Amino acid sequence: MSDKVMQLLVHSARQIVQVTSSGENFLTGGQMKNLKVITAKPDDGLSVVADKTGTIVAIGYDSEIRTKFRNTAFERTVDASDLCILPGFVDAHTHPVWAGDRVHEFRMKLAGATYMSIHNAGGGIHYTVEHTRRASEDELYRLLRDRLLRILRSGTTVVECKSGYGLNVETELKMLRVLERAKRELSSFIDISITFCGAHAIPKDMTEETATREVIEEQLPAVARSIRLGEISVDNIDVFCEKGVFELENSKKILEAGREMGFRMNFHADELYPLGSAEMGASIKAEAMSHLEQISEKAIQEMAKNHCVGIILPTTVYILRLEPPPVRKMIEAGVPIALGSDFNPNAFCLSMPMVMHLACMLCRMSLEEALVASTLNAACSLGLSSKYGSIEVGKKADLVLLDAPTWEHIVYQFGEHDHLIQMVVKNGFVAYEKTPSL
Ligand SMILES: N=CN[C@@H](CCC(=O)O)C(=O)O
Ligand SMILES: [Zn+2]
Repeated sequence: MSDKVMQLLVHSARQIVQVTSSGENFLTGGQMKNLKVITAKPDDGLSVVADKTGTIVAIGYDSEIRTKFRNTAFERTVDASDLCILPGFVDAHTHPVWAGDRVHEFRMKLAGATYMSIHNAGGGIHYTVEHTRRASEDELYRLLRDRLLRILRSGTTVVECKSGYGLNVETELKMLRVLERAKRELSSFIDISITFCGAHAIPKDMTEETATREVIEEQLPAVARSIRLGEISVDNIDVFCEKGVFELENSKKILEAGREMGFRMNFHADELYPLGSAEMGASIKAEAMSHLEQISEKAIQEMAKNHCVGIILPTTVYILRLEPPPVRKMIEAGVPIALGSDFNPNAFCLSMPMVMHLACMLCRMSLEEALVASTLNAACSLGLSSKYGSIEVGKKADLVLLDAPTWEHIVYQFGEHDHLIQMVVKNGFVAYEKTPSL
């Protein structure tokens, strides 16, 4: 007779990469190298137990767990012999709701066009806006669902998702409703942090001033109404703060209007031109900023002081052949660094293992730093690190089971995540299980 029922027992693993075991919400500087990893003994593997709410209640050697839970029944038992267990990855920056690909622009960039020359000629974000405005809500949902399930299969269990291909009330709300539907219908696969990014570009027929007014006076009130009606939920506000797009003063106004509605400020800063976006973001105590290729020394110090998370997007550095952001300097200064895939029609990458590899190669991050940035610190950028981002008692059981001798293989074997990832557990339930291949 068992006196208790638990949801999940995963046993016999080779390694458990906890990331941290002391409850920090984020790691900085030298702490990012001190990854907490438990390794099995020759005759004793490792286990994780989750209760019926999907919360981790025990982590340890199989022998200890067997004794402790001898009178407990498990709804699901997973034999993780020869596997390593990592926390589910957290992708801190994506644009996953859109119709129409931009493969033709990839060709143009290979021939020498720049991101901004395409954007200013009416392509780039504008091209995607045209297609997204025309797409039905169901079509956008179908596209999003497929992308999110592919994101899950590459090990991500929490993802930040932006609107921003509407640039008007109607289509921004359509995108937010599509995201809300995914948040509700796919919650047993992936958690979504929703970002309103109505200020992603200046619509073709507007000036920066009129576009700013439209975001503050029309889009944000419409978002507020829709939230009140229970149709959508929004966690973060974003602006593409860039020379020739929304510049400092208007970005600040939009971010502050979002803050008044209770959103976290999490925006695109200093990507292509050293505008001083990150200094501005630090001055208004933004929670997180992305890109930062052109960040100033002063902003690095200010971000470190505020514990503002710097979200690095190596796929964009790669695809646009940008000078990488000064990540080593930022880590040394104490900025909490996170990683995101930046999945969008310009940077078509859904996989955090690929992102970690690129972060190591292009931004000179270590393996440990890349993993911390893709788990705990990415969760922190979304205000979610008390629940996600590490394997600790009290956190949600979001786990990636890897068929590899050690965890580092998920970064080292570039593009092999489909082969390596055997299972993804979301909130204590098996959300993805690899089927045996030939
Ligand atoms: N830089 C602005 N936004 C996106 C790109 C969006 C797009 O090109 O569609 C980014 O983060 O890279
Ligand atoms: Zn982006």
